[in-house]
Amino acid sequence: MTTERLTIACLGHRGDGCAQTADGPLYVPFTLPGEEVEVQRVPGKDRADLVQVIRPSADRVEPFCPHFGVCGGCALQHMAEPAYRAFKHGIVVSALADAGLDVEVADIVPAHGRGRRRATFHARSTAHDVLAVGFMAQRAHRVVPIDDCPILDPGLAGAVTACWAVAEALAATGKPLDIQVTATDGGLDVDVSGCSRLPERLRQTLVRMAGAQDLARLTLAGDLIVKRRPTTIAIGRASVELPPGAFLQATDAGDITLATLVREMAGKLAGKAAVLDLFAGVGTFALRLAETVRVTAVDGDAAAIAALDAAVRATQGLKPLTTEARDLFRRPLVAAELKPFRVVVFDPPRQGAEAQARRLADSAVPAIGAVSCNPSTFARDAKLLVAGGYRLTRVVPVDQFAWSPHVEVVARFER
Ligand SMILES: C[S@@+](CC[C@H](N)C(=O)[O-])C[C@H]1O[C@@H](n2cnc3c(N)ncnc32)[C@H](O)[C@@H]1O
Repeated sequence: MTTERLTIACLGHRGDGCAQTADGPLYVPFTLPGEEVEVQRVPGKDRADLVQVIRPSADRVEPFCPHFGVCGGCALQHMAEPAYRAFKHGIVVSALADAGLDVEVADIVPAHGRGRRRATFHARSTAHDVLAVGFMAQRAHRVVPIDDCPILDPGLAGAVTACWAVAEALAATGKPLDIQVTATDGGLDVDVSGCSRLPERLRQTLVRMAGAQDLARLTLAGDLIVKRRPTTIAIGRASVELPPGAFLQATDAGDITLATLVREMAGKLAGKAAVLDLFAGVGTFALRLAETVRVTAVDGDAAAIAALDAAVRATQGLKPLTTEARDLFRRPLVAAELKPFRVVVFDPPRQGAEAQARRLADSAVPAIGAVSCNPSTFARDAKLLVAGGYRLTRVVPVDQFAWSPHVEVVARFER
């Protein structure tokens, strides 16, 4: 094994340490700026594996999870809090600077709270038929088996055991499985993708397993296997019955923080006009906004919109909330459709909302609230709005994906 000694110069945007070498930048996971490290290069790649830290940074702390460094779920547990916050804040600052947007970025708001209320586990059988259930390894197509994950919400207690039971029940199929578990008011809601069209015998095995694991619901790629209790979550005053696999903010605290920031930005500006909530999902913002203002909510997921409609019908005292299921990439709302609204909120998936941002840039809407889980697509879309005459007046980073390199952004635009 040939190793080499390097000094880490900075952190890359995935949280990996980066050393400048004669061959260009070399990325070393789990290292920190200023550290002298011994590494082994990964052939043909611009990265290396850490062999040992020779001179640690003052910002190095002991990771709290025994799987850290192998499991790909967390990248930054080895970093002290102030440096960690500065790194995440810096991701947003540099994305905006790269897009040529000069704006002050507020301090990052921690939003991990009690932990992740949703997680996707993976199950794979090795060549020797040994089952592994856990998270994917760092940049490798290999599952790191786990028996516990300390960053999960207590509502996901039992989730790891349940995923092993799902994987064992389906081991005979030999299929790689992705198992999404969500903490709902009724308990664990589990959706399995990777295998479908099961023989009746295996479906019955799954039904028995769901009972033994006390699951609230078990679905296979959205197809119901068994429902034992309601799979609701509270959103403001409403209670929403989640469709299988529907989007949900990763933590309770993240959900509340993002919704509070959106309400602060949107509520006051709307006056008597309705707020338009684009990429509304099951109504994380729409249902809370509807406690004080009229809302129109649009999302491409018809099941999410149906769940939102049902929640509206079952909740007393909300202002009128209308919905539309619509693909906003292909059919963004155009200027004439945007005209009735004084405030538009948009919260797209990671790829951003380029088509909709172009239409918003052409509109006369006075205020826009943007929520994003990807600072670089956010910066791209923000640049379009600014080119259309909007001023970017507030940017708040939110940290619900603690110890990962992901950071959310909430922003306000005005004209
Ligand atoms: C980041 S989630 C936000 C959902 C919601 N605002 C929330 O906070 O729970 C993004 C949403 O975009 C929706 N979406 C994805 N692609 C879409 C498209 N092409 N058109 C409309 N909605 C889309 C998804 O269904 C999802 O609900």
